[in-house]
Amino acid sequence: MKTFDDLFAELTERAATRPEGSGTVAALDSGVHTLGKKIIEEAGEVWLAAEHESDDALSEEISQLLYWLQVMMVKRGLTLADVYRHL
Ligand SMILES: N=c1c2ncn([C@@H]3O[C@H](COP(=O)(O)OP(=O)(O)OP(=O)(O)O)[C@@H](O)[C@H]3O)c2ncn1[C@@H]1O[C@H](COP(=O)(O)O)[C@@H](O)[C@H]1O
Repeated sequence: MKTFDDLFAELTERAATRPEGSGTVAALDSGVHTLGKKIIEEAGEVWLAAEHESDDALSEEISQLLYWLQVMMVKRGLTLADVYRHL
């Protein structure tokens, strides 16, 4: 099973190697403003799923929110340590 740290390493590698067809590369190229809007959208989907959907559907929405937060971290050049030190 992939962990939060595993995904972050994968996205960091995508940003460095920019493989053809990577959605992450396209997302990074879309810019901070677009990424911010995507995070708001995904957060809203988490809220709605928590109110109205199954545990599995909620889990999927949360995973997508975590993905988009990580894309924003990579875009801004943050490391996991930058975030973890605030936990
Ligand atoms: N975990 C994810 C992940 N979670 C969410 N997403 C993206 O976020 C979107 C969220 O889906 P929604 O249903 O909310 O949105 P949608 O309407 O289908 O899509 P949009 O039209 O809004 O783009 C998905 O369509 C994906 O584009 C992800 N994209 C990639 N990953 C993982 O990231 C890694 C790198 O992926 P690539 O860069 O594509 O190789 C791989 O391990 C992937 O599994």
